[in-house]
Amino acid sequence: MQPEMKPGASLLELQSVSKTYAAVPAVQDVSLTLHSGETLALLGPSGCGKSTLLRLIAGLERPDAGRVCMAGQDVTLSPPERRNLSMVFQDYALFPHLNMGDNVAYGPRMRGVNRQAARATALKALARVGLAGLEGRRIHELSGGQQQRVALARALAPGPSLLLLDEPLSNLDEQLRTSLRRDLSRLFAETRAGVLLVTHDQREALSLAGRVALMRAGKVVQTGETGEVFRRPVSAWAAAFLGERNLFVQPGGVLMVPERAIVLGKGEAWTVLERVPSEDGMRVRLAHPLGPLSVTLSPREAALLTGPGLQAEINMAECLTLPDDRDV
Ligand SMILES: Nc1ncnc2c1ncn2[C@@H]1O[C@H](COP(=O)(O)OP(=O)(O)OP(=O)(O)O)[C@@H](O)[C@H]1O
Repeated sequence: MQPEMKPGASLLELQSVSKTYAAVPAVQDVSLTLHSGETLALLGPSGCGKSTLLRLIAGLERPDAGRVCMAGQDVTLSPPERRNLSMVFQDYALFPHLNMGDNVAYGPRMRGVNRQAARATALKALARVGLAGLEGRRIHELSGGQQQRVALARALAPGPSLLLLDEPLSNLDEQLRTSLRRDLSRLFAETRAGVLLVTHDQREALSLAGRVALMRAGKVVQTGETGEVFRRPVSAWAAAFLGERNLFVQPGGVLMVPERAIVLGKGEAWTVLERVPSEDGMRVRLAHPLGPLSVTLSPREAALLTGPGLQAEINMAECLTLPDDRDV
């Protein structure tokens, strides 16, 4: 029996959840909500508690304190199979002795669906991830990217209301990651399930998630709409983690100068200290009075950089002053 959805209830609600291993407080007082059809990225550095939080939601671990609710029902003590969710593990955790089709049919079979219907469901799920016609393949005959897709198809096949993904693209090379990111984005848009995605990769969060929860040392330090979190980090630590390069310590806090605040071709010319080619053009560092100022140039802007200096002006209205919490 799956829990009935209470009208107006969130798909998932964490209420002050904590989990400590020996002396390590892996998750501390975390509260979060997720709605159907929404994708939330749990973003944070290695060891901050992302996987532990996912395992608490999946029911693979029990919290020391707090509650996990799904569809308005308390599932804190319910086993994983009572939670109507699917999880894709970092290493995919496919069954090596089963072929692709049987891997994907496994979930529906466990739910009591007959063999024929489970097979039909599996074929449909494999088609959704672009693997139609390959169901007879053995797991060891698949590439990393194909294994990732099978794991995804297996998670989708039972039609879960919640999909949990732990670093889904981390074992793949850069090129494959980019193309799979696109596929995931399409799949997430198609599904009515809520998606919770664990990642330490800012680009993954930006391209896949509508909302982000930023974690640090077991705690959620910021949640919000993805663009908003990246535009307005709550602190210098958050800004640095989200990729901001221009953070200058000043008497009242840390001044964040985002790329959008740097106007090229206006004001004084600052000496170029360093030029580093990057995937999106070139990154230069300027000898600015605030400190070394990092600026990303498009290929065209980079081509115009012929002299020893670059004219740049900072639009202070686009800058933020943030509390410095980087050493706490
Ligand atoms: N079973 C366990 N026993 C003891 N300590 C654990 C256990 N699982 C996790 N931890 C510790 O809890 C903290 C959080 O770990 P967790 O794996 O949740 O972090 P993470 O953010 O997912 O990291 P990563 O991105 O590296 O996977 C770490 O300090 C880790 O060493």
